[in-house]
Amino acid sequence: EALASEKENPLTEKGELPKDKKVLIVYLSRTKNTKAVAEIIHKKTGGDLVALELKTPYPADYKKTVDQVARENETGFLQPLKTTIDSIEKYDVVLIGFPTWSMQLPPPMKSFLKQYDLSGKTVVPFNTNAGYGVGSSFETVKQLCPKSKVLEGFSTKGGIERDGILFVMQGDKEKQVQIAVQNWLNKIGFVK
Ligand SMILES: Cc1cc2nc3c(=O)[nH]c(=O)nc-3n(C[C@H](O)[C@H](O)[C@H](O)COP(=O)(O)O)c2cc1C
Repeated sequence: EALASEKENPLTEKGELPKDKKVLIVYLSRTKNTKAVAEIIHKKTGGDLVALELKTPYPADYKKTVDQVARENETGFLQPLKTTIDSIEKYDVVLIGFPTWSMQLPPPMKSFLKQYDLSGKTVVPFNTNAGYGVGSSFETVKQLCPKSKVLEGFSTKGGIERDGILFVMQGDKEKQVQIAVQNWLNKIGFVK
């Protein structure tokens, strides 16, 4: 079975990420859980690591942020990004990390995927959430990257800001996520 999936995935032809593949990791993170997962992934894949930021950041207040996100989801309005990626063409693999927001892909990541053309590239989503899962976010990534090869994503429980639980990626949880990330990367072909 491992062999069958290796054949389907061009990245695994040699059982490792070919050295000439250029990797970009773009992540959105408010309370740094997704950032911590991005850093764990980055240690294993290398490449460029970029935080996705808006020109006008969301409010510090959680409730105000939830309300703003709800409005943006309703209207489809996408805030302009502060982050710019220098020549996206040069990357073969783009990993995109984000929290679940209102059971959806957060508007800034929708903005990123609409702004940058990832056609022909391998796209790999990863996520943290408060325990309710990825919602529609991975599906939306596929919809917004119709000409990309979207690989199986990774998701783990992060904080619960609503209940005042912010950063959790430390101690045993951090170790557990390091192992889970390694297993997932092996499964999708990023073996080093
Ligand atoms: C505006 C907003 C909406 C959220 N909506 C959800 C949700 O629908 N489901 C869920 O499981 N977690 C939800 N969360 C919790 C985050 O997904 C979770 O805390 C995540 O780990 C935060 O990642 P970060 O530390 O990288 O910002 C929401 C958080 C925010 C700020």
